Amino acid sequence: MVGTAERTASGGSYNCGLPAPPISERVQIAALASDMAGEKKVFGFEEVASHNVTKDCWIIIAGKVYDVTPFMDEHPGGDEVLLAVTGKDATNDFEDIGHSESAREMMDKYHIGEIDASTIPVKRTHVTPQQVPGNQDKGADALIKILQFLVPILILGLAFAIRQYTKSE
Ligand code: HEM
Repeated sequence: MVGTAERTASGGSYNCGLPAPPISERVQIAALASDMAGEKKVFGFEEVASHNVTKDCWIIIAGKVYDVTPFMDEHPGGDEVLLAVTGKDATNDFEDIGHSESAREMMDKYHIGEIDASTIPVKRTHVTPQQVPGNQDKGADALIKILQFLVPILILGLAFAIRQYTKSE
């Protein structure tokens, strides 16, 4: 799905008789047009996440949706990193790099809308499975305690027996 302005631009129906501009320019025109109209689209997370290939790549940074497709080849950090952050909130990844001011200014070109925050899946936190107190564990514990007590006694007994045996000889 694309924004209204983008739909018009990417539809190929340029009725002025001129050939359509390259896709990167079309995205910029679309972004500009929707900016001017003051209407940025609100996208659902699933929709944004579905644009996850080199030729169609959308990312989410700080609640905003960026179509970085025309930027894939130009990104100094490479296209793999951009692809790797599709389908998630890339804010931390973006900030961790420490992008420059000029990088941040560049972002406006690719801004196509906002993300509907309520559609972002909640982060799953790892919950350590509760240990169910089972009889098996209790039994193992008891056996270890018994062995801890018995083994030294057995060793002592054995030593004593050997001593008695060698003495009597
Ligand atoms: C629209 C979004 C983005 C734009 C416009 C952008 C732009 C840039 C620019 C201009 C640079 C050169 C260094 C600088 O000026 O800071 C850069 C480097 C880099 N970017 Fe991005 N970037 C974007 C998103 C991301 C994301 C989401 C990641 C994910 C981790 C990322 C990872 C990197 C990496 C690894 C470098 C190389 C840093 C280095 O070699 O020092 N970028 N980016």
